[in-house]
Amino acid sequence: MATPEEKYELITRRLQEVLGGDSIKKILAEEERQLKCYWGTAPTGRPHIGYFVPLTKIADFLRAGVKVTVLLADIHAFLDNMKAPLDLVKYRTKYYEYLIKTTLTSLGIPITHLRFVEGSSYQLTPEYSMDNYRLCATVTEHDAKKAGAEVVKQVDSALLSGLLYPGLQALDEQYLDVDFQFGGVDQRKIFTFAELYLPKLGYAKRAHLMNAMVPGLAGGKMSASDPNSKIDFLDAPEVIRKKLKSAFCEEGNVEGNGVLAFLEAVLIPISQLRLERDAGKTVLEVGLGDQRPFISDNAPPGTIFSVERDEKFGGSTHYSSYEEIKADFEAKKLHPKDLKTSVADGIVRLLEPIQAAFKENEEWQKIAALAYPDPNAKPEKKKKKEKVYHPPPPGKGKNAKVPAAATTEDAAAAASDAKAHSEQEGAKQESTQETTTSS
Ligand SMILES: N[C@@H](Cc1ccc(O)cc1)C(=O)O
Repeated sequence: MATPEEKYELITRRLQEVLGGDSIKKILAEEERQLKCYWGTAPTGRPHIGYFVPLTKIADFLRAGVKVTVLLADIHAFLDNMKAPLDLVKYRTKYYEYLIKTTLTSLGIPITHLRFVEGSSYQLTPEYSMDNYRLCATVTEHDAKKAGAEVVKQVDSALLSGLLYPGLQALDEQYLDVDFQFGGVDQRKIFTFAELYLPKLGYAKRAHLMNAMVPGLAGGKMSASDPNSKIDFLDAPEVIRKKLKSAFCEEGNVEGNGVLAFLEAVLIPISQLRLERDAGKTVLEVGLGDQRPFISDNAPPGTIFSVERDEKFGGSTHYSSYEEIKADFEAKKLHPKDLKTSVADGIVRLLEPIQAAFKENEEWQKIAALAYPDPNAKPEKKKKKEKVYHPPPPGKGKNAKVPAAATTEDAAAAASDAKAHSEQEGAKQESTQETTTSS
């Protein structure tokens, strides 16, 4: 059995930041009860392989005996500028659930030890709603805006829903009954917001654990708008290899190198989890699969990553730490092409069991099609809009040829009709302008 110190080390290793670590240490030391945490994800776009980072951390938590809840934050996905429209959100939630469960299983992490909760299952209760209103009467607009700045999509005419988002995330800590919340360091402002405001409602302040963000393959942030910078869980092997080929990875340059960053953040930790399992160093019996995807069969013990290379190019190199790989790359002993090939191989092998599960699961495939309808699919043909003809103003169009209006009253009526019409048009134009600038 691991000591409280060992458990704390396992829980916090490889994280970028920990807030409130002492409260975690205290619970571990007292050993009166199990630690409880949650990780939330809003089912918006299709998840990319950066998700391996939180998922491998979840493995650490479970191994340290922490009770883990995964929150599928469906209402948040809608609140964030309707990234998931209401008619799609239930499918996306299901898609995320399939994907997360399959990925964890493929890593050998038993999902029986995890609790999955959908946000809407408790966020619509009277108690939660009332707490939301209490929070709204406590939080300033300024603080709500600031808290969401790195998570909620920032637009010109910001919607009220985006201001509610951080408050609801804070309340989730109370309603999911946890000791700490885990998330990317992009959640930091929401986390500190929760630390400030939960006590004002009479609830406990929670600890917060944050992992670093994985940069995209193009260097910089993994961007949703640049499909080449990130790899989808269901990308075919040839697509993965192509994306890696075009990744930014300059010989000898370890700065802004998305390939090295991915290796460090994902492949190495997964390899390490497997090695630890093999060495019997687990608290919880994590039954990782038997394959060792990034290590050659003939590699010496202790190898964490193999770069396979033809004998004529110097043969394979077997590394026992990320630092060695980085040093070799910097010293130009490891060529970008070899690094890219071995990382691509690693990703392909990592995704193999997940893609196989998708191919076997018709229900999941149906959900995927409903959750992410093809944006290029031709919309059903719309009926032609009937044209509405308005009478031209007096003196214009064919009226011009008609001599003076029969009566002055007629003329006045026609004139005021025309005015009303042109005012309406003006108003319409203004409102379209408004929607274009805000979107
Ligand atoms: N804010 C998280 C999602 C989330 C939503 C609600 C929570 O309680 C926790 C996390 C994200 O950016 O994906």
